[in-house]
Amino acid sequence: MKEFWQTCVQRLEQDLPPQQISAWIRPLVPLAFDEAQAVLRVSAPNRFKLDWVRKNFSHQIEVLATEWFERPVQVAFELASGTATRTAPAGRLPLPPKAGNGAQPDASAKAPAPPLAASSVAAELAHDRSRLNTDLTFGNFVTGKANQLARAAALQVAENPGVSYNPLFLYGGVGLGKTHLIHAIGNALLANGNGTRVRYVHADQYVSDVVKAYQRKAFDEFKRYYHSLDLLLIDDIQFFAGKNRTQEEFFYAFEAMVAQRKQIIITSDTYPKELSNIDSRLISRFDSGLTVAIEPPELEMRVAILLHKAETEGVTMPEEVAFFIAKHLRSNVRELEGALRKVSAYARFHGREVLTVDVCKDALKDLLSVSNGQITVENIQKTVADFYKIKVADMYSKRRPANIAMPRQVAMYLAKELTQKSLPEIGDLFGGRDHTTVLHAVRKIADARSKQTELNHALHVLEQTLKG
Ligand SMILES: Nc1ncnc2c1ncn2[C@@H]1O[C@H](COP(=O)(O)OP(=O)(O)OP(=O)(O)O)[C@@H](O)[C@H]1O
Repeated sequence: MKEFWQTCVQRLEQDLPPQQISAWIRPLVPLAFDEAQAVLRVSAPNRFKLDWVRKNFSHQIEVLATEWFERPVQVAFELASGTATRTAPAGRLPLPPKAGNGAQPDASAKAPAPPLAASSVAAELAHDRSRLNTDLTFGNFVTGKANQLARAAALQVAENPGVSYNPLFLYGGVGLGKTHLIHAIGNALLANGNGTRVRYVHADQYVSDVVKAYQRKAFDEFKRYYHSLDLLLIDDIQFFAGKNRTQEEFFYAFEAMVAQRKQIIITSDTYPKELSNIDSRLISRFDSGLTVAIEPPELEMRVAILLHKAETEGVTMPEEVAFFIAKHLRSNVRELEGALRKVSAYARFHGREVLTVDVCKDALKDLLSVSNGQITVENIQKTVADFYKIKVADMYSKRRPANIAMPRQVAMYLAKELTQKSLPEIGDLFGGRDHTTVLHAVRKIADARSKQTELNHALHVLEQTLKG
C-alpha cells in the first residue's frame, strides 16, 4: 500500500505543478486497499479538500491504482475523521456499490489509461451525451442568503426527480448561478450511476434542433429523443420568445415528460408571468411546479465566493482584499470571477506574489471607476424627472399613470445601465419595488429603445447629461 502510494504521488508529480501536489495530493493519506471490493480508501483532511480532490484527481488516481493492482479499482475518499463517500462529482447522493465515478477524465493525465470498468465507461458516455459540465457541482456552489432557497430546491429535486417539484423553475439576473445549479442537479443524478438519461440544452440550441428536425422532416425522431429523457435541463427559456413552433414542440415534450414523472428544470431571466411572447399555456405550465428566484449575492457571499474561487485557483487572497473587491463589485458572480482573473493576471505580470488592496486598485482601475463614478441612482431620478417634467417624488410613488410610469421605467433602466446597483437595490431606491419590476422595466426600455428612434434619442441625451 505504502509502495503504491509513493509511486502514485511520483506519477502525479510528473503531471501536475508542484503547488497542486502540495495543496491537494500531499495532504491525502492512503488508508487501505479492500481486496474483495477493489476499493482504495484514501482520507482527506477536510470537506473542501475532499470535494476538490474527488472532483479533480480521482480519475487520475483510479487510473494509476488500476494499473498498479492490475484490476479496475475505485477510490473511496473519506474525511480524516470518519464517514466514507465514494468517488462522485456531486457529493450529496450516495452511489450504489460499484457505480462508475462520473468524474471527468483529465486530458492532461499522461498515464496510459488501462481499460476502465464497464460501469465507468457507461458513466462517461452518459456524461458526454448529457452535455453536462462536470465542473459545475453542488460541491463548489457557494451558498448564501441570495441562493439558499434555490439550492435547497435543487437538492430536493436531485434527490427525488420527477416527484417533488415538477417543473423546477429557477429565475434571476445574469451571472447569478442558474446554469451552475442546473448542471449540479444533472451531475448529481448521473453520479447515481443507474442509467438516468439526462440532457442539458440551452434554449437557443433547442430552437435550432426544432428547425433542423423541421428541415429534415425528422420530428418523430426529435420527439422520441426528448420525450425519452428522465431529466431535461433547459437554460434561458426566455429565448423561446416569438418562436411558436419551438414552443409547441416544447409543450408536447413537457406534457409527455411530466405525465411520466420525468423531471424538467427550467431557467429564465425572469419569473414565468413576466416572460414575453411565450404562449400562455406554457407559462401556466412553468408556474405549476416550484418557482424560485436566485438573487444577487450579498456582501458576505461575494467575499466567500472570491475566497473560494481564489483558493481553487491556487491564488493567495487575504480577506481584506476579498472584502475590498466584494464591496466594489456588486452585481453578479461572473463579474467577481472576471475581477479575480484580472487581479491574479496583473499580480503575476508585475511579479507581485501577494495580492494587496493596492494591487487590486491598479488591476481593477476600469471596473472601479465605473462603480465609483459620480452617477448615483438619486442623480438619475432627478435628471430623468427634470427631463420629463415630473416630480422627483413620483420616482418612488405608487402612482401609475403612463406619463409617470414610463419615465420611472427609463430611470430604472438607466440605473441598471450606469450604476453598479443590483436589481433589488434599485427596486429599494424606487420606493421599495420588487426586483422583478425593475427587471421588467429594464427589458421593456431596452426593447423599446431598439425600435423607437425618439426614445433612443432621449436616452442618449439623458446618458450624456448624466455622464457630464
Ligand atoms: N454560488 C456560486 N458559487 C460558485 N460559483 C458560482 C456561484 N454562482 C455563480 N457561480 C459561477 O459564476 C459564473 C456564472 O454563473 P452561471 O453561468 O451559472 O450564471 P447564470 O445565472 O446562468 O447566468 P446567465 O443568465 O448569464 O446564463 C459561473 O462560472 C458559475 O460557476
